[in-house]
Amino acid sequence: MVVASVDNLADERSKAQFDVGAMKIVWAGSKHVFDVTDRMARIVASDPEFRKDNRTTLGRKELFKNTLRKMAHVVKRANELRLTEEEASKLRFFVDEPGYLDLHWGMFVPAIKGQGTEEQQEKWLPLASRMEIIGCYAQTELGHGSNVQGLETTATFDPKTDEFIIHSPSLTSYKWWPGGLGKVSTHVVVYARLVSGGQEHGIYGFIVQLRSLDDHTPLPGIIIGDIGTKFGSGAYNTMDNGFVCFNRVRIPRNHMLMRFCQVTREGNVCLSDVPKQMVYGTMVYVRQTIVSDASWALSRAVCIAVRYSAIRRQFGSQDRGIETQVLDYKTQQSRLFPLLASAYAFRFVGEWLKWLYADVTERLQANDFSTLPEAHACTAGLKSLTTSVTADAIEECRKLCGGHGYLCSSGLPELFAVYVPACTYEGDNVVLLLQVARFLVKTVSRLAAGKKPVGTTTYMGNAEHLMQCKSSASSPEDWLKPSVVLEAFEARAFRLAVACARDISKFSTPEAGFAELSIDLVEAAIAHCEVIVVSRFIEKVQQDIPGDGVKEQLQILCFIYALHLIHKHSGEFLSTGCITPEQATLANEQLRTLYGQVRPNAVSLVDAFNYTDHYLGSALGRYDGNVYATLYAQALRDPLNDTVVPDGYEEFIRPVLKQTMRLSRL
Ligand SMILES: CCCCCCCC/C=C\CCCCCCCCCCCCCCCC(=O)SCCNC(=O)CCNC(=O)[C@H](O)C(C)(C)COP(=O)(O)OP(=O)(O)OC[C@H]1O[C@@H](n2cnc3c(N)ncnc32)[C@H](O)[C@@H]1OP(=O)(O)O
Ligand SMILES: Cc1cc2nc3c(=O)[nH]c(=O)nc-3n(C[C@H](O)[C@H](O)[C@H](O)COP(=O)(O)OP(=O)(O)OC[C@H]3O[C@@H](n4cnc5c(N)ncnc54)[C@H](O)[C@@H]3O)c2cc1C
Repeated sequence: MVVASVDNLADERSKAQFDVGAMKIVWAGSKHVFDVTDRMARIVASDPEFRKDNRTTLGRKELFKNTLRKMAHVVKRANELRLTEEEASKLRFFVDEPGYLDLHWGMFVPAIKGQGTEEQQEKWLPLASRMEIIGCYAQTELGHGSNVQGLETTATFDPKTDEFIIHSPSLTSYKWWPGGLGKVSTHVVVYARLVSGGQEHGIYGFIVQLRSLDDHTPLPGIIIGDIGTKFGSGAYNTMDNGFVCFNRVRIPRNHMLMRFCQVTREGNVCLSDVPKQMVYGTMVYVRQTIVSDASWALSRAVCIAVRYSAIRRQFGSQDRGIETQVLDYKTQQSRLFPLLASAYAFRFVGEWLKWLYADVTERLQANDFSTLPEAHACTAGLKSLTTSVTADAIEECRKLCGGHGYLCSSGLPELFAVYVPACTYEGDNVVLLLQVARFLVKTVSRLAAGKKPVGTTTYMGNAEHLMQCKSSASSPEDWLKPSVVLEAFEARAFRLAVACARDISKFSTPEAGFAELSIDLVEAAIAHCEVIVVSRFIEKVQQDIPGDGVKEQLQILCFIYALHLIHKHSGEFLSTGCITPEQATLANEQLRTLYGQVRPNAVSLVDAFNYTDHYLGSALGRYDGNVYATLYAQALRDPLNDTVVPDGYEEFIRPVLKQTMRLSRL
């Protein structure tokens, strides 16, 4: 049965004022990436092995085994189709469930590439690429995650045997959380305190074999398992996040990743002439990928909420006629369109961050470490900002879909459950913002010493102007001027950073000031990250963008992104004196106008994400808009509807009814 609602989306698509095909290319990044992505998404969607509509009804063991089957199928298809790395990772992406392949390819391999010597790479990378071994990344412990320098696991060099002894000295030192560790990985990069000659030398990575390559049993001295069921049904429970305890496990000396620090046969520790933070390199790499992933998760939730809001009708009719599409309500628009704009903003900043990461990697290879602090601040800050916004946005999209958003068949509960840990893994978001703040305070104090800021802090070089400027906006239209918008964002961020730096200096030590002012520091860090996102978006829409009306739509979204932030943080913009209350009102007025301009294009703007119904996994977000019939069909497929009279009737319903009947007769 196809109901009238389907016409709504066709109507919506006919109203689009831009070339959706051209926007799809802009979203993908290039025609080549679009083609690869589109092809891989379709391969996954049409393969019954990748079915996922039963995921929330499976128990933990079935769910995990189901994921093992899918991951094996990914590897099989990648080999059969002779996929390139780019194609294989897209194929795996559209399978859309966390699995050990992510940690193997996303962290184990990069850790060896980044921290292994050439010799070590030659030994381990072919084994890993052919998947003759499966690896994971074990940094976090039961007692310590954020504080990497506080890790307790030891790697003690024994010069008698030329081995390291990997040991977990306490319960709190058990590795705890690594994905793929619990049940699958044969090998791991373990982060441990290097001890040689009775002295500690800091935290480094060591490759340890965990399980037999013959029968998968743990090797002697290794106690290993899964850490237990996690938040939400389905969701991250497809992954075997694990624990491991090492009881004096011996590994050859050359299993220490020795690119930045070598331990000789005699046990001498030789540090390379590079910053010690290079050991944190894998985290920088992964944080950068997490920013790109944020735009995928956010756009997916927004796609569901926009399409459903165009289908859903409530109130507004006289005489029981046709009701109003909820997408027409200004309140719905004011909650949804900033999220749509944020999805585009995060997509563009994610692309830029990829470029920044490639640039810093090239420099590091040439022994130029000058941009490392900025790369760390950008990846940490943007990881934090984009994942926090996305997690909140998925929940907002659920609310925007009313009651049906709470059904698993909407796709939103599982998306939320699988996404929220992104605010924690790869660095807790607050801890990471404090790293950005540290970088900003340093930048401000260097300004005072006459040092010119570079990269994303270049704007701070305009210090005198930014401290004094008053916004020139005197009409709603003025808020469509990139220079007016940027100045407000830069002035707010700079004034917040300067205030923090000034206030810290009033404390007895910088550490005491930093600790006491950490709430303000986090706000300053967010403001700086928002400068980065807004300025990258503005830069993007100032480029030549092919396709009828595409640039105009992106401009509208860019200003929605910026102006909704001015509204959200109006307290900061006003208290720092960057804008006046009247100017804030003008910005809001412009925002309302922009919502009206997005409205006819909203459905086409989410079509431009080019998501298959398989990937969306949502009755509410279907491309054809056939929402109600799908909800009904999926309800009928629920295991509870397998029988008309439920299991348990005889035991638990009939006795209650009888008892009630007896009571009513009394
Ligand atoms: C056969 C063919 C088959 C083919 C099939 C193919 C299929 C393909 C399949 C898949 C492809 C998949 C690709 C996947 C892509 C990726 C996916 C990834 C999946 C993600 C899943 C989730 C994984 C999660 C993993 C984890 O969580 S790992 C653990 C992460 N842990 C943390 O993040 C801990 C956070 N804490 C810290 O980082 C640090 O402790 C700290 C908070 C930064 C503090 O550091 P420290 O104690 O050193 O203190 P400070 O004194 O504050 O800092 C000292 C100075 O160091 C600077 N600093 C700090 N960090 C860094 C850094 N990272 N880089 C550079 N500099 C850094 C800091 O700024 C200080 O500098 P200073 O100048 O001020 O002194
Ligand atoms: C799904 C998932 C997958 C993971 N996968 C892996 C993996 O593959 N490998 C791996 O090694 N780890 C993994 N982890 C662990 C993850 O990296 C850590 O949980 C994360 O780094 C946060 O550390 P924590 O748990 O110690 O949090 P904590 O640091 O204990 O945080 C608790 C609270 O304290 C606050 N806090 C902590 N320090 C400060 C501070 N200095 N100032 C202010 N507030 C502070 C935090 O903001 C937070 O609110 C995974 C975690 C999850 C949830």
